[in-house]
Amino acid sequence: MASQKLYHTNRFLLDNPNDLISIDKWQKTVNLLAQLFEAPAGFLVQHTDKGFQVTIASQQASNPYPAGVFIEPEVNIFCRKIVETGKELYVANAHVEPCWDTNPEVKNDGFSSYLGVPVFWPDGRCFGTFCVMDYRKTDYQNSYLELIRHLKEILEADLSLLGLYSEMMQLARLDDLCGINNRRGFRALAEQRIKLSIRNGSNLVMLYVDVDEFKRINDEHGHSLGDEVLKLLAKVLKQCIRVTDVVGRIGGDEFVLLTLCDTEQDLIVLKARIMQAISDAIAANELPHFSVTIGHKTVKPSDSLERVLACADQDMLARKTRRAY
Ligand SMILES: Nc1nc2c(ncn2[C@@H]2O[C@H](COP(=O)(O)OP(=O)(O)OP(=O)(O)O)[C@@H](O)[C@H]2O)c(=O)[nH]1
Repeated sequence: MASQKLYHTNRFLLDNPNDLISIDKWQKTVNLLAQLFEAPAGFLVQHTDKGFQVTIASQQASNPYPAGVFIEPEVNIFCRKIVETGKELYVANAHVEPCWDTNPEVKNDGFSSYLGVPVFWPDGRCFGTFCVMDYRKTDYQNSYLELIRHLKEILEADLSLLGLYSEMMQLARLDDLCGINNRRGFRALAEQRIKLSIRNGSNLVMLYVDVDEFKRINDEHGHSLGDEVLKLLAKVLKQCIRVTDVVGRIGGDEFVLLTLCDTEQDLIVLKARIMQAISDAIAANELPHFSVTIGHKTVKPSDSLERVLACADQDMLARKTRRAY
C-alpha cells in the first residue's frame, strides 16, 4: 500500500471506472466516427495481457459487438495487428487477403473493411485501438485517415489528463528524498488502513521511528551523508514490513509505520528485526554508525489518526529520555 495509482495500464478501464474519464464523451466520439465514415460499426477497444475488450461501441443496430465484449488475446482480429505493430491498419477488402481467413470478424460476421489507429497511454504503452469496420469493401482517401487520427486525439487527451493527474498526486504524496510517503501520503493511506482494520477486526500498531542525534551526524559528516542515512533508513523500514503496511517520513528524521501486529511478542520481534536490519545496512553501506528509538501505540477503534501518531511520538520521546539517564 505504498502508493495508489489512479489507473493501471494492464487493467480494463470498464472494470476500473475512473471519474476523470468521461465515458459519455467517448461514446459520442465513437458514434461520430461511425457516422462520418458511414460505417456500420465503430469501436474503442482496449488491450491488456488478458486480451481485448470493447470499451465503447457505436450505438447502431448494425453493430454486432456491444461495449464489454471480451476477445481472447490469440484471436486473429484486426485490432491485434495494431497492438502488435503499434501502427495504423487499413484493410480495404479482407476477403481478398488470405491472412484474415481465420478472423471471426470476417469469417463469422462478414466484415470486409477495417480502418484502425493505435491509441496510447501517456507513458507510451498501447491502450488499444480506435477503429471502424464495414461489411462492404471501402476506398478511404487520405482525408479519412486524417479524420480518424484527429478524433483519437480526443481520447488520448483524456488518457493524458489521467496520467498528469496521477503524477501530480504521486508528487504531492511522496517524499522526494526517500521515495516513500510524505506526511500527506501517509495520512491518506493510514486513514484507509485503519478503517479496513476496524472492519475486519485486525490489530494495527503505529511505530514512530526517530534517528538518535541526527543533528550530530549532519554536523560531523555533512548534510549529504545525512541524506544517505535517511534514504537508507527508509529503504530498511520498507523492507521490514508487509506490502499492505504503510510507511512514511513525516519529519526531518522521523518515520512512521502502520503495521499489523497481533501480540506484544510480535511487536518486540518486529522492533528487534528493524534494529538488526539497520545495523546490517550500515555495515553493508559503510555508513557511520547511527541508532534509532522506536515508540509505538496500538490502534484502538475509537482512536483518531492524530491521537495514534501523538501517542506513538510521546512513547518514542519517553524511551529516548529514559535511555539518556
Ligand atoms: N541531512 C538532512 N538533515 C535533515 C533533513 N531534514 C531535517 N534534517 C536535520 O535533522 C536534524 C534533526 O535534529 P533534531 O530534531 O534536533 O533531532 P536529533 O539531532 O536526532 O536529536 P534527538 O531526536 O533528540 O536524538 C536537524 O539538524 C535538521 O536540520 C534532511 O532532509 N536531510
